[in-house]
Amino acid sequence: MANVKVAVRVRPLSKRENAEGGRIIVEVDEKVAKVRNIKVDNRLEGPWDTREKIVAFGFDFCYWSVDPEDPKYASQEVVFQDLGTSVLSGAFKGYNICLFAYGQTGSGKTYTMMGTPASIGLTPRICEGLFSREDDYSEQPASCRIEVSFLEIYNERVRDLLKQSNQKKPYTLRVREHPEAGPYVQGLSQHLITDYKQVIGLLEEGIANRITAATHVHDASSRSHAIFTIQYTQAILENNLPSEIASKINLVDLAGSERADPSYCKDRITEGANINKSLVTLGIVISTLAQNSQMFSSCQSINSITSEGDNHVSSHSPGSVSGTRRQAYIPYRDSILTWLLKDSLGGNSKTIMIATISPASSSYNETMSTLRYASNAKNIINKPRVNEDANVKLIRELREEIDRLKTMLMSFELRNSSPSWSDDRDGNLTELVLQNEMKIEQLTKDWSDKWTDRKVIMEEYSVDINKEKAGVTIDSNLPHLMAVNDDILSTGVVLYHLREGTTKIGRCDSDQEQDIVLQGQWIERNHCIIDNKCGIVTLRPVQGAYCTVNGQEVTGACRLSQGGLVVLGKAHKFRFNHPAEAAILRQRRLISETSPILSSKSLEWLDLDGDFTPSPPYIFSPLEKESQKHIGHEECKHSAEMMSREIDAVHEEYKQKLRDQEAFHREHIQQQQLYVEDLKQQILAGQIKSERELEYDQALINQQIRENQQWLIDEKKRLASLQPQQREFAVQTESKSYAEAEVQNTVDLEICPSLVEQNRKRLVQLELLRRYSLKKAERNIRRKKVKFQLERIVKKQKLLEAKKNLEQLEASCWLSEDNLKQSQVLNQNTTITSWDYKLQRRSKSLGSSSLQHRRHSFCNLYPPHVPIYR
Ligand SMILES: Nc1ncnc2c1ncn2[C@@H]1O[C@H](COP(=O)(O)OP(=O)(O)OP(=O)(O)O)[C@@H](O)[C@H]1O
Repeated sequence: MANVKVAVRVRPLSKRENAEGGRIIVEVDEKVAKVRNIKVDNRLEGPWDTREKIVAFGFDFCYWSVDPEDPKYASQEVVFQDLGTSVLSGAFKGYNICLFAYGQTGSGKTYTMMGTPASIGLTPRICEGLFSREDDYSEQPASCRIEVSFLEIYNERVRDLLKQSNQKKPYTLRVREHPEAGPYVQGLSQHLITDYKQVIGLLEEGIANRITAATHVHDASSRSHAIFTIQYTQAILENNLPSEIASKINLVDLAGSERADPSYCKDRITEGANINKSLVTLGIVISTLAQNSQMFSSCQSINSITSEGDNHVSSHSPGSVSGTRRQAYIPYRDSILTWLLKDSLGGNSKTIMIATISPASSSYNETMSTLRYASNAKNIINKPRVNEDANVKLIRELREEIDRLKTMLMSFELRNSSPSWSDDRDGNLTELVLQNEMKIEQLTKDWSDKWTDRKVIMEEYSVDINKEKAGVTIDSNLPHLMAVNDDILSTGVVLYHLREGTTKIGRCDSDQEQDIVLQGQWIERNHCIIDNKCGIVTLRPVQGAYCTVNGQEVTGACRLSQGGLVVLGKAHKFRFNHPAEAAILRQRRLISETSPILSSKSLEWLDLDGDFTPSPPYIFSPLEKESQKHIGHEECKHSAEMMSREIDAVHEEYKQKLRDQEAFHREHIQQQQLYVEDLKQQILAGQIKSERELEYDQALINQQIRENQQWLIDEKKRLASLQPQQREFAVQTESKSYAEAEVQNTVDLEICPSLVEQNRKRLVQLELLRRYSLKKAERNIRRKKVKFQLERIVKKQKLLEAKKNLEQLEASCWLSEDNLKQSQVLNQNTTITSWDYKLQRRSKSLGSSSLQHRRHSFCNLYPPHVPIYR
């Protein structure tokens, strides 16, 4: 519960007031504003006049801004330090805040709320505080988003001060009521701002659009109520859960409350009546709210007194007492102003009112009326609450409930003597605690999953929340469609990634699964297909489906280029973004300083089954078309010539690049040809050398074989001649043996046959040795043959590769020449990527490896750090 904070500010005497004598009747003493009662003051004092000479009003703040020399003087900074900082701290905590200035015409409302360039008022200072938040106001830094809107209510009609219609008659907006979010203005423009300068720009624009008129007190009196609304959303971590808190700050500069003067024209009378109507309604709302608040607080105090005396009464709710005196109806909807400020007045907002008054005696009546109004407002009690995320709030409430139940459990254990009753209760409570804990666990899991999913998406899309500037940058490396929504109430940003391959678009009741589901007028079940092949994106409408690209209806395959406006069906608008293409175009713009539109806004028509056909003449984007309407025929002609010259320049640059590329290729081909020749010579020489070596080895082996054979024959002959001699020797020794000793005989008999044996053995051994060396020699020859064959294979492979390279080089060189010729024919809309596509198609006949090579060599045209999409 919080009372509406009320401040009073007294402005300096105006020139007119000074001229009239400049009698000051207001005094400020700390938190009290005193007004001298001129009606009593002017008469002689007497016992019959009971009226107070001085009427005093107490407020939360009283500012004396009459004389800058006065030590009590309250400057704009002083007012901001009291009121502005409390608006900021409330917003940072997640409260809705409403600060409104109320007072007579020319009393200083606009000065206090907006200020002058030399003396900045509350609104710009509050905005500056939001941006330069050095976390004086909270312990935790947070990422935030700031959106503003600015409206005026004039003659009970709402106008957007930041979106003016071109028609003479200003259009008005409707006020509607959302069941949860409360009243809102349908179609009011919301502006995302990232720095203080932008706010100042918007404030200046809005103030300039405000309706003012000269009144008898003020030359530039604001005739309308102006509401500047700031939607401040913070992303925070609460209980380790990522969460958002949003607060709405309404800064209201009300119109001056002046009587409808019959001397004014009819319009002014109606205007005055309407201003009065809303201010009267505001007065009624404020006093009814004050009454209700007082009634509520008195009920509470009665309840607290009775509950002290009797415990049973404490069960009665305040409603039971107030049931006898029902809360008064609050006529919020009697005026647009009170309807829109419903939440700020007596709702869940923290409300601050600044009543501005003149110190002059001439404004006595208005000053008294303003101070009474302000006094009334002081009694309003609001119930401000933090606008926290619904899930986080639920988790917090459940945790509180668990704590409460656990305390109850403990107290039951301590208090109850009856075990059965206690067990029952304990059981129920334990179950409740368990249920709640499970709920928390589930909610935390759901919530965390949601955030994990978001994180995954954010990582994929490289979403970055810039903490310093409160801006959100969504960046994606893949080609994508970005939905462009006309509905002002639609706040989300939708990106559809176009991945490598096919993306199907159509209705949800289609027989095939759609990658992008669209509903609405003229959307077919199967509407269109978007192909992304190596970064080349083409849109193919299904027969009969309505698709346009950059305003032209598409019936066949159409290549999409960076920045193209794609409309599917009647109302689904998308902007096509190709980050890689955009990077190339940015680089080209940097290098050649040519207009990006030359290549970024073109339509490229492709006959996918046949040959590439050049693009139709340059197609203006809607923006350019619009600008063309406004410039004369001559200027149009001039700009067309300029454009044509720029196109020629781009072409010349492109042709030069192709020529350079061609020269490079030619040189490469020559080198490759020399290499092929060299390889061929090497292979031939190697072949001859190997054949000679083989022949020589073969001859050597044959010689060895022959020698071996000869040796064997000789050995056999020698052995044969040895056999008769051996037999003769054996007979002679046999006759001697009878005569000699037996022992001696046996020894000789052992020696004589062993000699023959030895010879035989030696012969066999030698033969084996010879055979072994022969086999070894044969093996050597075989090994050499294999080695030679392998070498020949390797060299042939090299030769083949070299020949292939040569072919590729020749083919790409042929393409370059071809491109050069084509580029001379094509005068418009030639983008590098279209050549790339052609290159890819032509290369199909040469196989994938050659394609890669040519893509690579072609990509050399791009600056080295530009990403190449494949
Ligand atoms: N505190 C102040 N210090 C100096 N000059 C002030 C102060 N308050 C108001 N003024 C001057 O008084 C004049 C009227 O002020 P302002 O336009 O703010 O009145 P207003 O209440 O917004 O009037 P209206 O309701 O008619 O728009 C301006 O010239 C303004 O500069």
